Amino acid sequence: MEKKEVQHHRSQQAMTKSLYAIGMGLLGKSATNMGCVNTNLESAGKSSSTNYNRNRFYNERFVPMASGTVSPVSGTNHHSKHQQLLLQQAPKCTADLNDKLVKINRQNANKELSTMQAKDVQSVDKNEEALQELQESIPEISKIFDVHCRIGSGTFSTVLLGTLQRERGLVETQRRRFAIKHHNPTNHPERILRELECMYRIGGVENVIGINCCIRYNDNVAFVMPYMTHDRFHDIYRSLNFPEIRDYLRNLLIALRHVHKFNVIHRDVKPSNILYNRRTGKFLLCDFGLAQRIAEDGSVVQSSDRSSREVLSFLRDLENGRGVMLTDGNSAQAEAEDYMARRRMRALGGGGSVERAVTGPPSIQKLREQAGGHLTKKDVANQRADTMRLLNRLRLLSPNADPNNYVVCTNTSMKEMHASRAGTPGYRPPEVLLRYPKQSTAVDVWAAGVIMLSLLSGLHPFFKAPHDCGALAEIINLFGDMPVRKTAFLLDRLILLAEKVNTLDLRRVCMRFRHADFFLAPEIHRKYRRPDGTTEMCRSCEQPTFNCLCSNSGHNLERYDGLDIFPAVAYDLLSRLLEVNPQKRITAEEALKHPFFSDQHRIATEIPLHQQQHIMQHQQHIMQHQQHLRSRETLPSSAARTLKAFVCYPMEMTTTASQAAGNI
Ligand SMILES: Nc1ncnc2c1ncn2[C@@H]1O[C@H](COP(=O)(O)OP(=O)(O)OP(=O)(O)O)[C@@H](O)[C@H]1O
Repeated sequence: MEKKEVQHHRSQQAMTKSLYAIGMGLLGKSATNMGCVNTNLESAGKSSSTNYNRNRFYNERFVPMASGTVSPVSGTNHHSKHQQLLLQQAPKCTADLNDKLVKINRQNANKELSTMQAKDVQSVDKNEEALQELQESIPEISKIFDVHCRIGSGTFSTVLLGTLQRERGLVETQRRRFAIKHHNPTNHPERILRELECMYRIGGVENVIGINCCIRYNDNVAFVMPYMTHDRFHDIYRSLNFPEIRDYLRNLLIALRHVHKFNVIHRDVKPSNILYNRRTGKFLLCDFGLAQRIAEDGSVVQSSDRSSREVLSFLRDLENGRGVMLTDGNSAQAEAEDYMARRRMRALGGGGSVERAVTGPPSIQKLREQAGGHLTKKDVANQRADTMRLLNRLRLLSPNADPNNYVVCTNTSMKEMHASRAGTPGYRPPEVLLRYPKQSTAVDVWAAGVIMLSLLSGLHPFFKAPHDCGALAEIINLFGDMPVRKTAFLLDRLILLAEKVNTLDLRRVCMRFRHADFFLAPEIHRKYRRPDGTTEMCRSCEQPTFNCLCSNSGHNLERYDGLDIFPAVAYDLLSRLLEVNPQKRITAEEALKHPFFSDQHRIATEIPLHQQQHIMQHQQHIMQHQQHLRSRETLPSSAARTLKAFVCYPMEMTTTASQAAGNI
């Protein structure tokens, strides 16, 4: 597209957005304006507006709760009918009211329009700024590449899209595209070297991003990598279907298995460092800025520890590799061909899936019908309160906790607790939060578990504490205090905890968030209501007892059979990835052998999950029995004392066991 055309297109888009905003403004704000006429109208208008805003908030924030119940549109229709009724009741003030409405709506729409325009200008500015900065700091770049726009930016860099000037003659879709990562000049050179080394030595295969070339000019460095069109996790995580989630996790574990073979911890595994294209199914793990190499004794190899000879040899390797550089890069055409090849493979019965999330099997539809029905204002308020209670329970941090002093070292011979904390809040594992210095590749496996938790629960980010003490509290609130205390003990740590916290059942927690509309359906709540109108609550998880989320709950539970789209093995893998004890946590290689990734099992949505779990336990029992016949890596005795060992399932056994258990 010509530059003028692009601008035209952009301004058209802005216009459309603005018009949409005006429309929304007219719908959304009118209720508020009704309020200034008289007291009667005021209270009616207010309650109507509160109701509308509540529904809107409710629908936006907790989509699953509202699906099939109150739609924003129906809320608005109801609302405008209500307005009309009020207008008929007060004919005298109608003219005044209309004038006022029009005026205030115009003001509101103008405000929204100018905010949007300001945002648009801001993003154009940022784009221009990034392009200019790259060209000024590394002039070489503009001799080799046409740099088009900024595609992302993080704390340490700005990433821009570039195409080779020598390919200008090609059709636009055939030109190879590159992501140019311009490091902030304030980045420590060691960090840049470490990232470069990881990408160069490890990357380019097994779902790990590779590097085409590195350009340095004074204190500015840019990496050139193949560009990959990808989807924002935030936009897709709730709508990925089961095969897509399985593919996503399999790809992530393949990447981690590969990285870990080099004794390297990535340390920053999180959705924004994963490039995933839902259409083509392509997957790349990127951003090795925090990666660490682990020595034989488990200590971290600092770049400065390495002899200059080693660094020199790496740089020489890099120099020798020059000839093979710049051969990669995806063109739009290559991506389209990939997509077509994948479609063909699917048509022949192989490969993953790109279909959008299905509404669910008939059993779910039936449950949905049962759960549906009209929600009163009180129902909505109750549902919100229920969800807020659960979120508060998961995020609770005792007011007495001291964020700077919540863990102590029990080994008096060690004076200080020097442990790496590198990583992103919400993805740090217990051993990091417990300041354990000998960290391993298990750090990345935990982060993969947190991603799986978001995918299964439909809640992202799942953990969001602002500091490490809060993050450990969130882990305790989900997994209970005992597993964390035990792990702390094994790692020579003591955590200062005043209260006992029950372990929650991962499957029910995930289902509670993903299928909130069922768990909160008024019909179900009415079914369990006591004669005095109250509902019995579980003291531990603070949910109604029929929705209790505690593991080994003794309450009479509503089972929601046939509702879950994930098989029991999914939660088994989840619990192994999120094993609190790092020495007992599954490795990426072991995880890839887990039955979750075997195509032998079916999603048995028609079969009650407690039965699926029962069958799985039966399968595990048979496999554990067989386990004696096989040798496997022994866990440190301290870990083995408290936790069960993970069993790798051979394929043929899974089939035999499932046949024995009724072919699930
Ligand atoms: N090869 C690529 N193809 C397409 N987009 C990319 C590529 N590499 C990076 N990006 C985009 O740029 C963003 C920032 O990249 P990256 O995570 O490497 O930078 P960072 O400064 O280390 O970020 P952070 O501070 O979040 O860790 C990514 O989230 C992604 O959206």
